[in-house]
Amino acid sequence: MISSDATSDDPLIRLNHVSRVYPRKSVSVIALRDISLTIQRGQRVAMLGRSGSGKSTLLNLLSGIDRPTSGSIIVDGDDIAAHSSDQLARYRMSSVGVVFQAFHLIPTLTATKNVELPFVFAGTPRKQRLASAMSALEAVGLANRASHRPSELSGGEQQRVALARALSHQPKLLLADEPTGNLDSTTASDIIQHLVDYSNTRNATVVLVTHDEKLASDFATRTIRLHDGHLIDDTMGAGQ
Ligand SMILES: Nc1ncnc2c1ncn2[C@@H]1O[C@H](COP(=O)(O)OP(=O)(O)OP(=O)(O)O)[C@@H](O)[C@H]1O
Repeated sequence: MISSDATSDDPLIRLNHVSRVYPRKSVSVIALRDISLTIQRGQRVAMLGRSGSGKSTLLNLLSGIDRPTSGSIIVDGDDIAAHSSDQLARYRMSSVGVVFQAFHLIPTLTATKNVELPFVFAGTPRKQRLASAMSALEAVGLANRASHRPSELSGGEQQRVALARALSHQPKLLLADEPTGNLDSTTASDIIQHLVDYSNTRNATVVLVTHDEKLASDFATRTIRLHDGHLIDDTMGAGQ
């Protein structure tokens, strides 16, 4: 088992001895075991590992929707593991974007309204949230489909809307959990290219969970592997 602590010029994230145990009456599940890891600003990290190895658990900790059982998670100098619920909500709203395999769009809302939704929750004035939503849709090449509902869009287009929603507040950290799992290979490459472009343009960190080795090597500047909650491999290089 390895503990990765690559020295960094400009770290965004430092995980120090992070574990996550799901307590159960009969037997507790140890989903992550003593993970230490430093991730740079602008780095594109592919996370691989068999089903149940702890990938989603780690993404949930990074996105602030879950907390570690022990250890610290320093993002931009703040230990988010020690944040209050309000602080975590603010962190998620300002610093993180998340995309999933299932696009999680609201079927009754247009593309624009779906992208606007986080701004509605944040209390952003209408004009400003519309402008942000339109510019995010433009960035993923969907300005001309702004008034369409999800059922009127292809799977790849729906994922681009979900991506626009995740990127509309220009987060420094984008987390993608198998975002191309429901897409054909050409459409998947298109989505991956959007992730790469966003990272390059904003010097944003992207962490991508995938089972696809080829996709991982096209995308990543760094590849990490989990096995049974352990970090077992950490390789720099590759990517565009
Ligand atoms: N809420 C929970 N309660 C109990 N155990 C859980 C919970 N969530 C996840 N686990 C367990 O933690 C371990 C890691 O799960 P996780 O979902 O992180 O794996 P994964 O690598 O993302 O898997 P997959 O590739 O199938 O999505 C698994 O053994 C899983 O059963």
